[in-house]
Amino acid sequence: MNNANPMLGIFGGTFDPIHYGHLRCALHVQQRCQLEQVRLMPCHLPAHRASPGVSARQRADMVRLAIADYPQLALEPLELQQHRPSYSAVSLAQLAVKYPKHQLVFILGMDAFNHFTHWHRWQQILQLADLIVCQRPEHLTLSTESQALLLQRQVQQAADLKLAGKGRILLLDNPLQAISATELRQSLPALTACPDWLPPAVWNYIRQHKLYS
Ligand SMILES: Nc1ncnc2c1ncn2[C@@H]1O[C@H](COP(=O)(O)OP(=O)(O)OP(=O)(O)O)[C@@H](O)[C@H]1O
Ligand SMILES: O=C(O)c1ccc[n+]([C@@H]2O[C@H](COP(=O)([O-])O)[C@@H](O)[C@H]2O)c1
Repeated sequence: MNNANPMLGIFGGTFDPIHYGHLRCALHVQQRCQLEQVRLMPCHLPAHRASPGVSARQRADMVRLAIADYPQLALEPLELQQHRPSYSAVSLAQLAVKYPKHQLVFILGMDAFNHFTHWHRWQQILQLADLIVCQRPEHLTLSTESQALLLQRQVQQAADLKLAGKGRILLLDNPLQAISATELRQSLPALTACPDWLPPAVWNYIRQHKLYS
């Protein structure tokens, strides 16, 4: 049985800052999997790492600037508006209420997926959404837990996500991009021109607000 609801991608991240690794993944997944839209959802208080030095509002501003030319992408402000740790299971339950006519698909990179079975209420996430996992250089080896999960739930192509039942996982053979926010944060203080990894509008915002200096 096919799920007739349009698919809505939710791409959660710290986006500290957003870079072309994120942007190209979002665009690739949207087109390849025929998602109605991909909504980029910056976390406010990450549940799993130290709070970023740059505020959630500024990280969201940079996401808005990065996606401005792409109507198929949008900012999802849900986690920004909440003063609680950003647990994806809780957010997806709220998004299911906010978007009742959509099939939710959570997008994540392979590094994040390799820790997925340690996330807060991860089984609940699979009752609420499908997963699309983007490959990422230096993170191409699957953990034992993620291999086990794929054995139970992997589908081979995007069209299979339309089959009834949530919690399917698509491991995408997307173009690899060796871009990381950690490396960007380390190199930004020494840079005097926009690096290849950043949309120029994001670079201008960083300079204007003296971020990562
Ligand atoms: N270059 C990339 N290729 C594929 N997925 C990526 C890439 N960069 C980030 N992602 C994915 O995007 C999501 C948000 O990532 P995040 O905002 O933490 O960026 P990051 O570059 O991993 O940052 P950091 O180095 O601070 O961890 C995660 O699911 C991550 O796996
Ligand atoms: O809910 C959790 O327990 C959980 C643990 C780790 C990461 N996440 C989410 O995964 C997304 C990517 O995280 P990150 O650290 O790579 O930016 C982001 O939306 C996080 O909120 C969620």
